[in-house]
Amino acid sequence: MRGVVGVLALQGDFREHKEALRRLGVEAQEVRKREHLEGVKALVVPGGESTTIGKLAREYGIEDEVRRRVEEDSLALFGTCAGAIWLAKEILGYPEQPRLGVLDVAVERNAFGRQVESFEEEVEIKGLGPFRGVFIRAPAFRRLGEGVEVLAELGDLPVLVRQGKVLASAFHPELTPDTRLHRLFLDLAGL
Ligand SMILES: NC(=O)CC[C@H](N)C(=O)O
Repeated sequence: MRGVVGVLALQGDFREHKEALRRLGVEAQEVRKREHLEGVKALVVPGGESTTIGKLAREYGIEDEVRRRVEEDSLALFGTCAGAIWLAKEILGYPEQPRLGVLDVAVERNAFGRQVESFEEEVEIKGLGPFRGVFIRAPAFRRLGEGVEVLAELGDLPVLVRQGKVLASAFHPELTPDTRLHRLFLDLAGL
């Protein structure tokens, strides 16, 4: 499988996602410009800094194109951490932050406290079982729209959600050797 899966490579830990996909036999296309989306059916948006990712995606015309492709149902998305924030309809406290707005949730950035830089906690993923969740200044999903399914929670906060072919996690599966969540995403995308 080559070129069909893309990883948004503007900022953040896109290399780790490429590596996770490689372990599944997928050679992912780095998406740095709008043209790189051609032929891509599934796009992973990495963790990093959501303001930077959002600004660059807007500047390079990627935001519009990804939104259009998701709306015409020809592109599946998987956002992790900052990537998940970029997908959200609403970012609490940051109304001006550039975002895609295709996932009907409000996200809270740094939801586990600014003091908590990072922690690991096992989460139970619906259909997959226990999974090591690596949380780094992680967001949480608040106010979920009707079409949004919760696939994992930490305490009472949703940390993995799905809406159609859009998957979003507050934690970083790409920072573990476990590729099950990437596999689940490819299944969701029909790949
Ligand atoms: N690990 C991450 O991706 C952190 C996300 C970061 N806190 C943000 O709001 O952009």
